[in-house]
Amino acid sequence: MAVACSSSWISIATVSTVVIRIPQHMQRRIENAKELRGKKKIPTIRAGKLLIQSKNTEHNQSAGYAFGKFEQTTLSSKGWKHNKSFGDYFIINNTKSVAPFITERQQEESVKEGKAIEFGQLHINKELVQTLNMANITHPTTVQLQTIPKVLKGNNILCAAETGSGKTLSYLLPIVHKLQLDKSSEDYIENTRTLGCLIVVPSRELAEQVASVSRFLCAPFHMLTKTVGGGRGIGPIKTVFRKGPADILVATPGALIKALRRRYLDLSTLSFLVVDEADTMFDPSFSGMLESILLQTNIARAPSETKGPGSKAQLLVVGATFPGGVAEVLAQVTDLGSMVTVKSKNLHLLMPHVKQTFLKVKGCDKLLELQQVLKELQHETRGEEVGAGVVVFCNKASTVNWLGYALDELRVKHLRLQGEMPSAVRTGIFRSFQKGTVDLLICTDIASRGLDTSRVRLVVNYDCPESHTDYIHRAGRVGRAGGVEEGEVLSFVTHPWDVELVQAIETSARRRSALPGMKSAISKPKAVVEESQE
Ligand SMILES: Nc1ncnc2c1ncn2[C@@H]1O[C@H](COP(=O)(O)OP(=O)(O)OP(=O)(O)O)[C@@H](O)[C@H]1O
Repeated sequence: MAVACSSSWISIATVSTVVIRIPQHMQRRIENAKELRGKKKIPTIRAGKLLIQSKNTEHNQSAGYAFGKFEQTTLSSKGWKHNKSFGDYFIINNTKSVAPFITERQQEESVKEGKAIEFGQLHINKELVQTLNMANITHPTTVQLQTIPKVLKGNNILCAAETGSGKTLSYLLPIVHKLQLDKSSEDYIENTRTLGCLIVVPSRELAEQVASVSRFLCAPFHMLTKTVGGGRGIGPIKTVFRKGPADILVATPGALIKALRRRYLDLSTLSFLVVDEADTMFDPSFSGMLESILLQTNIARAPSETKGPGSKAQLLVVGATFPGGVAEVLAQVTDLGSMVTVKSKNLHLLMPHVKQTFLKVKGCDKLLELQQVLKELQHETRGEEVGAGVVVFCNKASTVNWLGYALDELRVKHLRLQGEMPSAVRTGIFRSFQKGTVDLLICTDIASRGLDTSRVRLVVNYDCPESHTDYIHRAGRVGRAGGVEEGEVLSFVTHPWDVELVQAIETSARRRSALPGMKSAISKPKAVVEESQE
């Protein structure tokens, strides 16, 4: 091989070609390196649908290809810490049209053929089943199939299943069933209502939501559901308890602790204690209060202790993500070995039925992008009565306010929900969004936990979430059981510190593995683990 070199300052007449000779062994090394580089380029495209669709088509990946555990992945978001990457994007396409928590037997064909399991087959009170049917809920989801029989048996339960999979009914149905059984038993003394079930949730909005499901289920049995939430001083809390106990109380931890300190209620009569949205409840901001609530409850150590005179409470811990430390707190109040774990196969995986787009965009362009997306969605859903709901998540209350003012200027109708709002203003906002009075909700993560957003078609992460857990919960506001189909998530990626999270999400999508750092700590105790069958 010869390399010719010329310099302009040498006059043409005097030019003699300079020849550089490369030794043969070096030539061989260059050839080898080229060959190796070619081999490392993994063919990730096959016939069929794309799983990852990237601006740079070289990074596309077919749905039929999955990276191995130790195989190095090529990432579309690899260079996203660099300023040059603005405008870049990649899409994780949905590979399924039906959510994995809708059992095969629940799907249309099975229903038509009469093969689908119905709620009636789970030995639940007939009136309860009829009430559900009135709401067009006829066939249990996977988590309901797994959990209901175990709660009926009297087990303490850790229930870990994806967002929107119907966890609320999976604990409320058997609880209402058992409470109404107690009320109809011979031992029951009329007009002696005692608190039978306490459900602890992290926000007032969620308390209202769970309570409304409970009221709906309890209606045929004349059972009373009450809620108690904080933010409005002790007066409203006192009022809740003044007229005597409810059968089911849904409470936020702060308000509940205040009520317990003033002895407005007694947890010794409880038959059920439910901790919903476990990841937030075991978070340091709530865990102290939760520990105190758990310690004041007589929790059963075996199903036999939940029956007969002097019976103790069944403990149900429910969530879509589980942080570390759950086992340590629970070990103080119950025998972890006696807890049954219902764990969904898809726990901590990205939702395969929801399209998720990541766009690298400058901070100053985010508003324009959002406006564009809203316009497109409005155009697509024109004339449709449902499915135009959009939730936009920001990381801070101040961003929610700023974005709200900007949208006001653009005459875009919306609602705002953030934790720093005075409670009087906050009341009813989420419900009016749920009802469809307004289609756009701008909020912080307080709306990402547990709130049922069945009419939402699009979630926008205006700010990239700060953790994988937040991403899973935010994205989980679409693709819910009984909700709008073809839900989508759009995330704006702006800062270099957002990129690591995006790369982790992209890697787990390409590998089809759980998000890193989210291995559920619930497997630590010697619990009976039963993976749901799908
Ligand atoms: N068997 C069912 N068939 C149809 N729809 C259902 C069924 N079970 C629950 N749903 C509906 O699914 C939606 C989501 O249920 P739910 O809020 O209980 O989910 P979740 O698992 O608690 O979600 P998250 O993790 O976000 O709290 C609700 O609108 C509920 O009415």
